[in-house]
Amino acid sequence: MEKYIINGGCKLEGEINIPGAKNSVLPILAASVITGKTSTISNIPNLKDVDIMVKLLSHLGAKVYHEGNIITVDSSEINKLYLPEDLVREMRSSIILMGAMLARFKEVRISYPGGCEIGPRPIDLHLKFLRQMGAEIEEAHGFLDCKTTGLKGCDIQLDYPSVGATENIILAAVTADGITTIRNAAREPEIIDLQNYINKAGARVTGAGSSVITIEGIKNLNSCSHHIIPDRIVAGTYMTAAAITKGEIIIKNIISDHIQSIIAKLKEAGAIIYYNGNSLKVIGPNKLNSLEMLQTLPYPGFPTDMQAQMMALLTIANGTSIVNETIFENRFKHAEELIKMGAKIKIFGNVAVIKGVKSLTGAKVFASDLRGGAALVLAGLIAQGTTEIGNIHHVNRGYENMFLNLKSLGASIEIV
Ligand SMILES: CC(=O)N[C@H]1[C@@H](OP(=O)(O)OP(=O)(O)OC[C@H]2O[C@@H](n3ccc(=O)[nH]c3=O)[C@H](O)[C@@H]2O)O[C@H](CO)[C@@H](O)[C@@H]1O
Ligand SMILES: C=C(OP(=O)(O)O)C(=O)O
Repeated sequence: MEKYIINGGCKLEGEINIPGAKNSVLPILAASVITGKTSTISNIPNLKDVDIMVKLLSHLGAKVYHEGNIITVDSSEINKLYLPEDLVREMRSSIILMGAMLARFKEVRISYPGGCEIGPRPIDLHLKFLRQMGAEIEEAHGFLDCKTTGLKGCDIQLDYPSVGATENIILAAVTADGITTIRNAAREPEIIDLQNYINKAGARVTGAGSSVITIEGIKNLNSCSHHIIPDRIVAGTYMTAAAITKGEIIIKNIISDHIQSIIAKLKEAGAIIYYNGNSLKVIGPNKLNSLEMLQTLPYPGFPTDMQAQMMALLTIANGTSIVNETIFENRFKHAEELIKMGAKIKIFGNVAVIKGVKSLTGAKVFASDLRGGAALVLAGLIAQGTTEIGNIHHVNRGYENMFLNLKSLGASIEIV
């Protein structure tokens, strides 16, 4: 297992280019199954999760060509209707293949998806609403056997604006008979990207980005090309790296609208941020301010996927901060590791109280999930002495070339 060894104390300075969004590319690759034609997807990030999705599509019989940051999927000859459990359990996004396969083949056998350990991640909403559309889903021995005689468009009132459930319902509805309306839909930018891709292939989806999405079912889709949006969480992580290290980083290829909640909280913490078109500059202050309240919420609220990184920053802020994680039940595992580095954090259920300290000290710590791992890297960058971060494979799920990027920005970091 790879580890990062970081010697803290370097200001990060330089430029960084933000790659395509993990949470866009994965559902879009899953959606390529529906078309039965060729999809050319560009701005693909180099990530372990993308490799897993490519393996899943190839297993189904799709022809997948991956060269640099372009993937071409020809889904015309898919000839399998089940997905291997070992791959499905590697990541959460595999579940989006359920809606896509039902839309194209009316049948699929899939296991429960895996993903980061950030609390229970049920799929009850996915199943409830696919059933409402006419899917018969039998759950036995960890597998979901899904079949339909034909999905039907219907009115769906989502109990919670789940990102994955919204994506699965959109995809199932693309070829369903009639019109599907999703109310209380997730409004994340990645949902808009999915709508844009599938509409390029000929689907009729409107409303993504708002809480009401309408899908008019159609019979045939076409070949198309699509460019993935930039990863707002990767952008936010490097912005936090500038702020925490008193550095100065220019972050290129962003969509500033997508990161307004992150910009607002970093500014409140004292960072100076200038933005211009699709790039921005973040300058870290000499002393960070604490935050009275950082609450994670569905988009456009503050993203749960940035909570751990912000917690790392707040460990050295001036005063006491409160973080309220409202999306996932157990997304504070990084706090235990930050405490080993000298952070003063108390956890009360889904609330963390962080008393800023003068400095952190290097220690041997372990990443237990993707963003928690990124938070430990940020903490290592400012800690006195050496920090050894184990289980770094979690970080590689969502950050392309993090090691090389940090090195190019001046961090003292090695992989062993
Ligand atoms: C690949 C991808 O896009 N992952 C993102 C997606 O995950 P994901 O799509 O899994 O997140 P959801 O929005 O579905 O989950 C949000 C909350 O709803 C709950 N829930 C969800 C579905 C369901 O059927 N039942 C249920 O109870 C979850 O347990 C969680 O507490 O959105 C999350 C919330 O922004 C992000 O942290 C993830 O990075
Ligand atoms: C939780 C995350 O991803 P996933 O849903 O793919 O596990 C994340 O990106 O922080």
